[in-house]
Amino acid sequence: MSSATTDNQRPAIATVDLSPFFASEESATNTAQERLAAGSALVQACHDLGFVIIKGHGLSKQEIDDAFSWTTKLFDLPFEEKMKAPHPPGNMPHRGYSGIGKEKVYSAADLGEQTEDADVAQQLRKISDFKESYEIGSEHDDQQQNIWLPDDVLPEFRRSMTALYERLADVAGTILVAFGAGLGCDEDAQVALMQLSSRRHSQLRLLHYPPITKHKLQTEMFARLPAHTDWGTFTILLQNNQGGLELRDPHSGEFLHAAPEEGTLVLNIGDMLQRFTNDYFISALHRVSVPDPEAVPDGGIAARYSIPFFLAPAPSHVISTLPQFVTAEAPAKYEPVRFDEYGAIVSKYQYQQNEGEE
Ligand SMILES: O=C(O)CCC(=O)C(=O)O
Ligand SMILES: [Fe+2]
Repeated sequence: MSSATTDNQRPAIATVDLSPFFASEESATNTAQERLAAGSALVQACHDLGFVIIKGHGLSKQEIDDAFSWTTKLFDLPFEEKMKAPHPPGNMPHRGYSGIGKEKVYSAADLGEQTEDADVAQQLRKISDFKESYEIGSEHDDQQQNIWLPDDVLPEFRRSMTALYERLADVAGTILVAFGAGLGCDEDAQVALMQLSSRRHSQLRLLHYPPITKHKLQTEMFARLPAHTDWGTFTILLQNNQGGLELRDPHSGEFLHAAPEEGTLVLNIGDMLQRFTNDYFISALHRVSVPDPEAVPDGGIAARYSIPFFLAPAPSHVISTLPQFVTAEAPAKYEPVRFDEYGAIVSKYQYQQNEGEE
């Protein structure tokens, strides 16, 4: 498994402290200068790698602990209970519970005698993700309705997750303000930037990657989450102390480990912000890897829990590149695109891939 390195002057993932944007009014000792410095560091990190570790994001330890405690309680439920809020077939609405890749875990023997790399790669693509997830949107979303468990299955879950959605939407909104400061947006650019965020159309996901024994790792094929980009504006993610999240350094092509750091968020740029900035920001390819079995302790690998929040524009919003990023040296790379049309193409492709696995 690759890990973050600082060799060859390539930075490991930068940590940026955004507290100048989150400090409460009364205690605000921060100056415009401090905001500018923090916003600029954020912008630089998203230019370098498209990934950044955020501290000073305003979420308390208690809030983060509570979010994971609900996530654990949810996935600890028996499968039949979780299936009382099933994700419907297809990708709309993208809400509710999806089980572990229908246990479509392929054993090494399934790969047969094939030795050609291409054949093996083809087979590996058939390995489904060993994870379960629960998708949540805004209660005010006019296009997709939430799918909740009956309240007696997990009392207070709905209320807590609705509050978490709203809280993370606040945090993401403030981070967008920090981007505006760092990019030096004029009034028009600021308006366009803020339109990349729709409080009603973003998405919260709870994720559980179950533990895997060393023996299973040695004898079967597992994937946790294959490499992909996120297609919204940006994603902020909480992760427990079990690593595995990796992003591809676009300069070296190597995957770097986004090692968990208590109390921090991981932020990654999505395709919309990449288009908005004409590739000045990178929508980095990322994945959750399974380590080499031989490097795993006898106890196997522990469960990973993560909580991404995908900030997104309204479905009908048309995303155009900001003029300040189009120059003679950097001609426009992207046509304006409607967010729901873009999403339909990307998610259809993902869905077909899944169907192909059946
Ligand atoms: O579990 C993780 O850390 C990654 C999740 C992710 O990339 C996604 O859900 O898009
Ligand atoms: Fe992702």
